[in-house]
Amino acid sequence: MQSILKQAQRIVIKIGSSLVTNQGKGLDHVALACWVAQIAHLKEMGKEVVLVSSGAIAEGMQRLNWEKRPTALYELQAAAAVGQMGLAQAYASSFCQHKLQTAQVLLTHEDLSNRTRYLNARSTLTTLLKLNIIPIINENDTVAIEAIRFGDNDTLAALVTNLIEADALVILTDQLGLFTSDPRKNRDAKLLSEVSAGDPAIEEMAGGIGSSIGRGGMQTKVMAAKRAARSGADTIIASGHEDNVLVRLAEGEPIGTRLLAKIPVLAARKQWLADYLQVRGEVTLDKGAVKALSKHGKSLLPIGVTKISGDFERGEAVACLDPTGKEIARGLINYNAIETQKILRRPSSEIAAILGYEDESELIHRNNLVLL
Ligand SMILES: Nc1ncnc2c1ncn2[C@@H]1O[C@H](COP(=O)(O)OP(=O)(O)O)[C@@H](O)[C@H]1O
Ligand SMILES: N[C@@H](CCC(=O)OP(=O)(O)O)C(=O)O
Repeated sequence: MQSILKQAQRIVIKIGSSLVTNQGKGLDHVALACWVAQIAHLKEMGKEVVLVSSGAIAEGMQRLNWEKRPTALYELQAAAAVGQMGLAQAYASSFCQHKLQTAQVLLTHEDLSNRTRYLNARSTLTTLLKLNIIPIINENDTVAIEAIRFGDNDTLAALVTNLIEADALVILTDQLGLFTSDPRKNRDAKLLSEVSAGDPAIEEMAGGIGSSIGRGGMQTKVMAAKRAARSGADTIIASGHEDNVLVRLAEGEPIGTRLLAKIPVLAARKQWLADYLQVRGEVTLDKGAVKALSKHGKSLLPIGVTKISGDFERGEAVACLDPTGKEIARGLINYNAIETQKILRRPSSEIAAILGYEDESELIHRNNLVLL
């Protein structure tokens, strides 16, 4: 049996609407403080945590004195805009009790499929983690309606897991985990302790694809686990009401359902890079850079690049050629073609002076690079 959270270093935790709200009315501040205390404990254990939390609409409805959840999308969006203030505030003050700082990050699915925004979101989040800050993420409901319509922050949490190459995704909800069928409807439903993420049988148990969805339910959680597995992350679905659930999971206790990925994080990412990315340009490396990449597993720095071709954007894939023109690697480049042309053969310490800003000191980070 695997103790996913004990081994995991970087963790995405998703807290669903079903948990964070006080019977649909505003936020459950007491429950929220419990999860915050547990996350503070995980931080003390040396883990990096990103929190994806729902609850903006529920809090917004309370602030607006709306008794009934509106059906019009624009009203839900307005409620989310009002409530997000309270949600961010509640987390900020609760984490402050543990001397931890928070950051609000609002994302849409499109932000994470657009290459440039993807890299921007990635560097923001990894920088926040380096600064020891807890990012609190929610869907940007003002511009996106997927989460509101489907009640689904699970997908967003999985996309964030892929984005920051987290080792594990924890989805806290109002059930003990994934059951063989919906326990609200079937009293004989059995809790599953360990399954393989992406197993079609579990998609069936969660309601099957195409079933009518008012709320995300388990189906979006199972699909989120499948998506998280693509970047090698294991998923745990567990009850947020379980006493000290996050700390006990991190201590290795088997709680809830484990949905296992088959491949390690880095291997999964490299597979994805090699298989799916269309190459938009080429960078030619000098001998030293070829050696740094292929022998020492280093990142590519601008100083090792002698020429470029193609019109690529930040975040697109480029081929890395050796001095004879043979492709030795490919990866996601941190600067567009015009910028790369300006900084090639130059030390990274000069990037800011040349461009007027510095996105990253590497041209291609080794995690975004696959050797051929
Ligand atoms: N196989 C299943 N196992 C557990 N819960 C299920 C299953 N199929 C459907 N569900 C339903 O999914 C609900 C949790 O989803 P949801 O209400 O969207 O939670 P959240 O707000 O935490 O995302 C449960 O309360 C349960 O009724
Ligand atoms: N983003 C919205 C709704 C998202 C949502 O309900 O998702 P989920 O917690 O997966 O059911 C909010 O904060 O209210």
